Amino acid sequence: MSYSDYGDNDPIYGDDLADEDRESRPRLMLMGLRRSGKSSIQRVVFHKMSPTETLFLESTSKINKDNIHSFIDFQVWDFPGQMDFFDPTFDTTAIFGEVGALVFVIDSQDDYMEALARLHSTVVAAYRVNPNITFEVFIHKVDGLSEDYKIDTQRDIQQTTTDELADAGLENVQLAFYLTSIYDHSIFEAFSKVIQKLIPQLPTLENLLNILCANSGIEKAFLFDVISKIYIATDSSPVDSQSYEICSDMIDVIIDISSIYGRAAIGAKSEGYLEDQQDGHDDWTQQQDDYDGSNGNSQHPRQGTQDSRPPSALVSNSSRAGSLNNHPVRTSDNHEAFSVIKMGNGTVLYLREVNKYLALICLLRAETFEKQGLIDYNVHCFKEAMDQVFELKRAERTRREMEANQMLEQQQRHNGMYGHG
Ligand SMILES: Nc1nc2c(ncn2[C@@H]2O[C@H](COP(=O)(O)OP(=O)(O)OP(=O)(O)O)[C@@H](O)[C@H]2O)c(=O)[nH]1
Repeated sequence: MSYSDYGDNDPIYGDDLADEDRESRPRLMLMGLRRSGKSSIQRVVFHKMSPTETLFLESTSKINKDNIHSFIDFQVWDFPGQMDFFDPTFDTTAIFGEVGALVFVIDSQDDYMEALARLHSTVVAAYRVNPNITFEVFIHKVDGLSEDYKIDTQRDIQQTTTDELADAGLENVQLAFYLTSIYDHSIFEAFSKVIQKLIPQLPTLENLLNILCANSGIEKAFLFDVISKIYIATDSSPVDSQSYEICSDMIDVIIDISSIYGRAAIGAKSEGYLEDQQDGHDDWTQQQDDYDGSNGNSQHPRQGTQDSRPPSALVSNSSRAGSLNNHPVRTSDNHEAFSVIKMGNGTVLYLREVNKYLALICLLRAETFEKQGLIDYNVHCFKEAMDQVFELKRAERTRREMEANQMLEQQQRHNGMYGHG
């Protein structure tokens, strides 16, 4: 996944929208009151900013447009909190007309009554223009709340919002609610679910993952966007947060190992975690959490560096990594990422690169992994099927572009004839 610079210079409204922004790529909007955490979410998820660094973010004064280039290209628009939809210069048709998902962020640590009123007016305005928008409500900053209070807050927000929308005659509007925080995996998990709704090939991908799991004895499989750690699809067995977290942590382990052995070892040592890993800790996930910043103390050496190297570049180095606590990390002949981590509790984590952006990560029992040949073969078939899915998409796009060009040429010829007449 690579990211464009922010579109700070883009004009904000209506007819001035840049041509590029009018493209049919899905658009995802981040809205909410000031200081609710919109820019922090965008920076942490898509730019690898450390959560603690967001403390120094300045207030957004105009729409930030962020082009995300990945397995699907989409745009994230970060709105200033003070934006007023009732301002006559706010062109709701242009803004909401092409939106795929609207993410509304509510600061759960603050009094949220004003935020709920704003959510209501936003949904009403957006739904009127575009009934196909999916509304996603992030009940954010829940790291500061106790477990009980989290549940109560969610119930209260959900109830009030749906009641008010029903009173306004909009009982059919679909809203999804998520408890999120930038200090743990919850924001990545929530974003995964939001992005999945924008992927037209999702049912096909899920189906392929189901077939893979059923035929290989895999307990859970995730298809991850490696850089953002968003999972774009999983098989249809229920997702438990722990499985997601452990797979997401595996990406960090592999990238870190690659980084260490790709750089001078002295550099890695000075960051103090090469030695930790070699001490033979069994509970490696805990270590990952620690320097992932999940507990609020982000020490992750990669975070904040806006590291957007393609995963394939990382992985060819990992063959030099040898083993991590006797877990092999190796690459195949064609330099695709491949890693297996066996954990003390009899679970095996299996990672394989699918393409430039995506990696497949599976959780399975050690007994099942004895048939590794079968699993490798099935994963190979899965990758081929994936290629076909995305190849079809590419072919469709090329066909549409050709048709558009032909129409343009015809129109020009037509205009030319009138000109001569
Ligand atoms: N505790 C906690 N603080 C958060 C979280 N997310 C963001 N923050 C903090 O909230 C403050 C405001 O964040 P911003 O991202 O600037 O908020 P914004 O919604 O973009 O604000 P505007 O640009 O004014 O609209 C920052 O100090 C962040 O560090 C979170 O999950 N938990």
